[in-house]
Amino acid sequence: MSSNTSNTSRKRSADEDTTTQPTIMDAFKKKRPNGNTTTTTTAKPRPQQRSTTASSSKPAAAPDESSPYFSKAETVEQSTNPLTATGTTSTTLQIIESTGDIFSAPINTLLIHACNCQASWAAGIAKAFKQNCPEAFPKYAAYCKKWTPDQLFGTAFLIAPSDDAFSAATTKETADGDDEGFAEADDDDEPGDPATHFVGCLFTSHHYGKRKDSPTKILAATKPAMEDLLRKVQEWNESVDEGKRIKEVRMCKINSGLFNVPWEKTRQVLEGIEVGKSGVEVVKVVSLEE
Ligand SMILES: Nc1ncnc2c1ncn2[C@@H]1O[C@H](COP(=O)(O)OP(=O)(O)OC[C@H]2O[C@H](OP(=O)(O)O)[C@H](O)[C@@H]2O)[C@@H](O)[C@H]1O
Repeated sequence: MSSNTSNTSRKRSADEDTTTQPTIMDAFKKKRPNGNTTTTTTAKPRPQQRSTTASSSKPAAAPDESSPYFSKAETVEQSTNPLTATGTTSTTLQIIESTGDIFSAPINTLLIHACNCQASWAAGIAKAFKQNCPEAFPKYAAYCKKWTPDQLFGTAFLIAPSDDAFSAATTKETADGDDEGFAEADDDDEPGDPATHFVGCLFTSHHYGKRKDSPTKILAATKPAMEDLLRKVQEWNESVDEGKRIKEVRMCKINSGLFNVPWEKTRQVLEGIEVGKSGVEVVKVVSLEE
């Protein structure tokens, strides 16, 4: 039986929680969308800290031994989980490269790309995200407008599929005769409807085009932005039922196109990121055939 048919746990959408309106107190706390404080001054109120970030008062959850999303390097079974597919004991992110269409991913896959902080997806793969994940762009644009570029820079935004997309996917799985339902989506590699993909926006440059940040600044923002996204993935997966969890993570060769940063430099940064409690050990980097 599909586990999402009896969803009684707290429901929320990733973008909903992360776009909480700032309060007057936040202006004093100078919070950023990643929950950290900043020393820069701005007239715009700072974002509210999320209650479930690692830096919150909530005690850090111990790894759930029964969950396939947390590291259990000693077990063999986890090698079937795309989040932990290599079965090694590395505590930092593993990058696995392949060629293909990033949007041709199974349902419940998180697709990551690098973004400017100006609410623009006008070119490069961002334009393809706008076309393939039409529900995501307005959420990204609205989110950008709530914060200043300085606040967004070095943070991430996680956009979840709509409840309608989840429902439609569940219905389709059932109609296709998949008794395991949506929750077992990670067991096959069938492409899911792009509406069922999560979108991860890494704010690695303030601007685009000629005003884009230098490679040094973009690389400096990439690590905290990815760490912020991993925290948000963890929070999401801990707060929803099995059927809505992120089960695989894919990205393009972020920063390497219009942002003009050599891919190997970005890859090096990503490979230095601690997996932590996010459960995400493997990121599949999918690029178009040469
Ligand atoms: N359709 C497609 N399918 C698959 N892979 C595709 C693709 N199109 C390009 N790639 C590859 O994807 C990687 C990243 O290359 P990109 O140039 O996209 O991104 P970037 O991270 O360097 O820079 C971000 C800024 O580009 C955007 O456009 P705007 O300024 O907003 O208009 C953002 O919003 C930012 O500002 C490179 O390997 C490209 O070969």
